[in-house]
Amino acid sequence: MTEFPAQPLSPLDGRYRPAVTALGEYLSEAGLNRARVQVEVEWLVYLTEHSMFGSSPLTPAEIEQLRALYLDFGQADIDWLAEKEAVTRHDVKAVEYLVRHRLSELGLDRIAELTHIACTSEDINNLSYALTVSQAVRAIWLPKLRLVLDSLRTKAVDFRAVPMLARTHGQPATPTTMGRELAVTVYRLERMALQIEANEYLGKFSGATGTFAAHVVADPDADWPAISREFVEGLGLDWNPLTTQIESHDWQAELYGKISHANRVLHNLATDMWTYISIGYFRQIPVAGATGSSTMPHKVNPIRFENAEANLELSSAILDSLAATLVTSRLQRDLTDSSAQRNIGVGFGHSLLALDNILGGLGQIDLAEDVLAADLDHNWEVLAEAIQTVIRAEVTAGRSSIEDPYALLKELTRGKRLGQAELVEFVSKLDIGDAAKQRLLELTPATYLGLSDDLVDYLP
Ligand SMILES: O=C(O)C[C@H](Nc1ncnc2c1ncn2[C@@H]1O[C@H](COP(=O)(O)O)[C@@H](O)[C@H]1O)C(=O)O
Repeated sequence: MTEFPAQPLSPLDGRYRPAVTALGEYLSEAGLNRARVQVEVEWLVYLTEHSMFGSSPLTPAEIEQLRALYLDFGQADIDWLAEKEAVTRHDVKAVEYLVRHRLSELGLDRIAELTHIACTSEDINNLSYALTVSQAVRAIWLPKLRLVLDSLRTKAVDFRAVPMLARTHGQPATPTTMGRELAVTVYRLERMALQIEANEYLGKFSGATGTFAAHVVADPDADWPAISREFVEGLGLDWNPLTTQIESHDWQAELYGKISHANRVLHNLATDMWTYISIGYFRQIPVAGATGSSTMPHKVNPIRFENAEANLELSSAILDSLAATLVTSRLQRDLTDSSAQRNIGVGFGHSLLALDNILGGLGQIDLAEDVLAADLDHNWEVLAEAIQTVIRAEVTAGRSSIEDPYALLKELTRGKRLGQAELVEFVSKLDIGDAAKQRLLELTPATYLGLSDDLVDYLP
């Protein structure tokens, strides 16, 4: 028997790879290492620019060559780091050696000892995670969410006036429009997108236990908190002055909580779309050459929305776990956060995959207006609410003396199917003002829509 070839265990690295590849630039181990190199290099640039510890500024050409280490970071560097870590057994130490190696190549050995000076691994790691996660959110996840929102918004506007029976508790209820229902989801997700965009990305840079101890003993005259702040903010991050060895990870808990919340709204969308398809409100556009069931040839299955549902659940499980566990660390640190954070990309990957599938699913459906209209026409009893409310208004205005209008309509409609003829007969006999009666006689389930169409204008 031949040896089975080594395989990726995660479907994100297998069948779904094309949908999530873009995240790898930021949330893979190599992406993290590139960011670590960036932080180490920028710390060297900062120290020399400010002539710290008696150093002198590098020339622009030297800075450019040094920065090329992370700007041109590639497979050779990935391999170099893997080999070095096999020896150091410490991933950040391996990065430090890579930077020192580059300094040596550039003839800059005189500043070699400034590499990683006064830093603990977490000083490099926390800034690297803040950089890579913020980039993944801004460059990959949010733009994909925006594509879903664009597609949903188009449908919300296109279908804003298409009447649809509502189903509270799964039972026929006061009608709405398909567009308005989709607009509810767009409105929710737009708010969340803004909150996710506004998330803070905090960084600490204060040494082994967050006290600047090594810094102060090496240079007692420097204003280390100010230097730390300038360095962290220079990377485009928010400075955290008060931490243990590790950045406290509250920004991560906040961000993952928001993404997980958005996942759940998207999950609600996926299951509602599945249900609308199941009751015939949306027709699926068959994909040429594709098969629904392996044995039932007639079928077109809503697999895009089903895939999204599963992956949103997985994403939220991972992101919720990260949000819950990252905010605790025993005493000044334990290494559990380091292990947990290696899965950030998995959490984002399942969500990105789900967004991709929702986008695909939305692109493969047509609204079956005839089915929606027929459903409304089979459920005239939903006008009971309209009738009892109008009678109560008429009683209050002194134009009717009907007692307990609600009970009257309940007697007529509860648990029953009523047709147009029965309702017209009932309304015709009502003791109410002529204008109100006319309004009710003209009402149909398809026109009992309130302000559904207009409400779509509240979309941001
Ligand atoms: O600046 C420091 O390093 C401070 C030091 N703590 C550490 N801080 C950050 N990383 C550390 C720490 N210890 C180990 N490692 C390295 O973490 C890696 C763990 O590997 P894995 O279990 O695969 O996630 C693996 O690469 C480990 O070598 C402390 O003692 O306070």
